[in-house]
Amino acid sequence: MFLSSLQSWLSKAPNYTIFRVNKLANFDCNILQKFLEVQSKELNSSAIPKISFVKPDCIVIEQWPEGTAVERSSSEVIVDTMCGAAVLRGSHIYAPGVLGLPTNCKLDEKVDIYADLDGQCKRGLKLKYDGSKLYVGTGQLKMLRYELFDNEIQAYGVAIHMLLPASRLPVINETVCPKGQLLLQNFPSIVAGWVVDAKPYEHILDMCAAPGNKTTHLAEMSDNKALIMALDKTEQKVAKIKQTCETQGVTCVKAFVFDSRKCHSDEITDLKCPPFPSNTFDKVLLDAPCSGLGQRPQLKESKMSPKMLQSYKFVQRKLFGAAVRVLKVGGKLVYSTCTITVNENEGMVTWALENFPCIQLIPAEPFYGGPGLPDVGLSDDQRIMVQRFGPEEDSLRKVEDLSQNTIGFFIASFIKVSDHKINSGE
Ligand SMILES: C[S@@+](CC[C@H](N)C(=O)[O-])C[C@H]1O[C@@H](n2cnc3c(N)ncnc32)[C@H](O)[C@@H]1O
Repeated sequence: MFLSSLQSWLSKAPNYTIFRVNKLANFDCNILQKFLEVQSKELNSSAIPKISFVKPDCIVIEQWPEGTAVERSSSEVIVDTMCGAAVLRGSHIYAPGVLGLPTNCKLDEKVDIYADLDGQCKRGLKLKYDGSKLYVGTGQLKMLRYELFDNEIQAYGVAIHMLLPASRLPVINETVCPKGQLLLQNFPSIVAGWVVDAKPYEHILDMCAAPGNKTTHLAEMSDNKALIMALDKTEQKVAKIKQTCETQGVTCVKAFVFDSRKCHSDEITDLKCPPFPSNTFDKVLLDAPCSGLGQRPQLKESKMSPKMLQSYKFVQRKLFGAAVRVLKVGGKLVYSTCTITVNENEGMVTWALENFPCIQLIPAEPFYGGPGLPDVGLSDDQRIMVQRFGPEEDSLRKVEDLSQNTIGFFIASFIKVSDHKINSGE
C-alpha cells in the first residue's frame, strides 16, 4: 500500500545532478561552467543550468530551463529500461543498452529514444516497436546496426550521444574534469558521509563498502588521515573499492574481502585485518545491503515478492549486531539504506533500540532529509533524529526540494553508551 502510493514519485528522475568534489584534488568549477556553456549553444538555450554548492564537497546542478528543447526525430531507437533510466539521469547511451534501431538510420542522425516498458523488444529489432514505450530523450547516433548487433563481437562504447533527456537534466559525468576530481553521487549518500563526519586519526569501519563511494568520501573529509577498514563480501567488489581509492588519490583505506556479519571476534587481537575484537572502532558505517527500492527513476514496478522484501532485515540485523560489538564505547554507528520500506528503516531503529541497551539514538546531523515516518513505531522525539529522503511532507521538519526530489534513502545514527557485554551476558 505504502509502496504503491510512492509509485508515481519513484517513476520520475530526481530533479538534480549531484557531484561530490574530491577535497584532496584541486577542482576548478569553471570547467563545469564552460562545459555547460558549450552545451547551451548546441541546445540554443540562452541560460545554463544553475550550479551551486551545498558544502565545498557537494555540487548541485539543476535542470535546463523550462522550454529548452531539441527538434524531435522520426527515427525511434528502443533501449531497455535500465538504460532508459540512466538516460533520464543524464547519461549517454552505451551499446549494450540498445535494443531496436531502424535499418535506414545514418551516422550522426538525430534519433528519439524510447524505453521498452514491456520488456518485449527483441535485440536487433528493425521495425517500429509497438509495445508500451516511454520517450526518454533525443540524441545523435554514433554506431550503426552492423556494429551494434554483430553476433560475433560484443559492442561497447557510446552508441548514442545524448543531446537532451526528457528530464531536462544536463548530459554530464565526471569525465568533464581531470580524473579523480569529481564523482557522480546521489545527494543522500553524500549526506550519509557528512553524518559519519570522519576526522583525522579516527579508526573507522565501513562494513559494506563497494564500490567505495562513501569510503572515499570519509577518507577525503579526514584529509586522507583516518584509518579506514573497508569490507565487502566478494573479491570483485573489493577490487572496485581499491580502484575507487586509487582514482580519488585515497591512501588511508585498507580493503578486505570479508563477510561483515562475522567481522567481530574476541578470539583475535589483531586490529590490522578482520575479524576485529570488541570496542575497536571510533566510528562504523553500515550502509546496508537492502531492497534498493529508493532508486529513481524506476521505469518498471519492482517485482520483488513480499517474502523477498521481508528477507533483507535478517542480514541487516546480523550486520548491525556485529557493528555494535566492534564499536568503541562512546563511538558512533551510522546506519543507512537506499530503500523506502519501513522494516528496513524505522523498523530497524526500533529493533536495534530494543535489542541493544548499550546504544542510544542520536540526531543524524547535519539534517537535510525529513523525519522518519509517523505511526510505525518511532516516537516524534525519535522520528526527528533520523533522516528519511522521500516525497513526504511532515511538519516535524520541512525539507528543501533537493531532499524531496532525490532518491529514497534513510539514515540513523547511534552512540554506544556502555559495553555491549554488560547486558548481553557475552
Ligand atoms: C548499498 S551497497 C554499498 C554501497 C557503498 N557503501 C558505497 O557507497 O559505495 C551494499 C554492499 O553490501 C555488500 N554486502 C552485502 N552483504 C554483505 C556482507 N555480509 N558482508 C559485507 N558486505 C556485504 C554488497 O556486496 C554491496 O556492495
